[in-house]
Amino acid sequence: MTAVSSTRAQIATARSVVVKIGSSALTSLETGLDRGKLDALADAIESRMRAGSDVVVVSSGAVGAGIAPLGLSKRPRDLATKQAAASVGQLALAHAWGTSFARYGRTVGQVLLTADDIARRTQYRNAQRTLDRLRALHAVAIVNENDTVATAELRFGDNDRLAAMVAHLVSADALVLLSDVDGLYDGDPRKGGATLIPEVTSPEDLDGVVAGSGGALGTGGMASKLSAARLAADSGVPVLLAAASDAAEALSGAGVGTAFAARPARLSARKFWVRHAADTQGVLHLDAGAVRAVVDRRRSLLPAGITAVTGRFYGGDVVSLTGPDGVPVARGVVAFDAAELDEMLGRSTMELPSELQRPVVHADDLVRL
Ligand SMILES: Nc1ncnc2c1ncn2[C@@H]1O[C@H](COP(=O)(O)OP(=O)(O)O)[C@@H](O)[C@H]1O
Ligand SMILES: N[C@@H](CCC(=O)OP(=O)(O)O)C(=O)O
Repeated sequence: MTAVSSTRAQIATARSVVVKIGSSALTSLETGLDRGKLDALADAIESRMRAGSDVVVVSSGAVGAGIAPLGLSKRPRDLATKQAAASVGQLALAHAWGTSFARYGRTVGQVLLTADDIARRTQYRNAQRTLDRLRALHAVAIVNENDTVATAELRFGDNDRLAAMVAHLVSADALVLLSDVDGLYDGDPRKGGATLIPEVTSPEDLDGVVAGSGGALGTGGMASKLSAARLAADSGVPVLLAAASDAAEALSGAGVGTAFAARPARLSARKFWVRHAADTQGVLHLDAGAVRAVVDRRRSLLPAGITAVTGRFYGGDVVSLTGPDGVPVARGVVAFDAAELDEMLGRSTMELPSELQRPVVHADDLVRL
């Protein structure tokens, strides 16, 4: 089997799939939510579920669905109007998904997340439990960013990134991004002369590719899809980027669009969280020997190699590890409070009282950057 077909085969047979649907595939400026398109997507998702897969839906479209009912003529630019449109549109969106899946006797549950929710371990675990229980109860989770309370500073940025995060949250085996474009082109297809890239197996496949902005309703355009696809694929989840109008084929044979091959070694959900989702609460400054131990030899971090500590953090928080030049080299879950570490810096483990004789960051909780 070639690399090309093996990625598509992995996506076609994935046991657990996150399907992200962009605003442009569900809504239009003039008429709002397109129920016909939404029904066709629900048909494709239901048939994948009947074939034995678990599916979590990340649905954009709240802002898009709120524009027409509020009498607005274009996608709002200011935060307050966007949030007002999202509050109107999210209600319509969730209701439409509920009605559409009810045709199959399938129940849906709405899950609205902010970036802050998944930056904190307890909330991350809560979201994980909710999604897991919905799956166990055979309901479809319809996830979106909680736009009405997300502030400019605390946003996922776009739902492509949210979908990549959710794929890890639910330990999905594949991520399918459905949009109004049928895949990744080497340039903006609206400008003409662009060629479809069927497969991305290495960073070189992206040399010279220009990922442009989106349509009137989309948020991040192709640039955000590309960065989310790479985020997921680099941490072990294969990705298919396809047109929502091809959803039936995308979710059965995965024979359309652009497939992104996953790096073979999958990052665990915990390490993914440490690396991409968690907020860091402080910094551990390492000497050159400690950098070598942690980065090259993949060892746990011991107090002897720490020269200074900044920030107020507690055991269990995520901290950044920097080298002597101040450049971050890793992130990890620290085992001690900042105040405890102050007393331990530079001391060999054997000199410390027995209750402090453990790594400051265990290798299992450490992610190299
Ligand atoms: N290199 C590219 N390949 C494919 N599409 C591109 C590219 N550059 C820009 N685009 C545009 O990105 C759009 C999709 O992004 P966006 O509107 O944000 O979609 P969504 O609402 O699905 O998130 C497409 O309609 C396409 O015109
Ligand atoms: N949360 C927003 C969508 C944000 C977003 O990323 O949109 P899109 O680029 O269409 O996937 C909404 O529901 O309108």
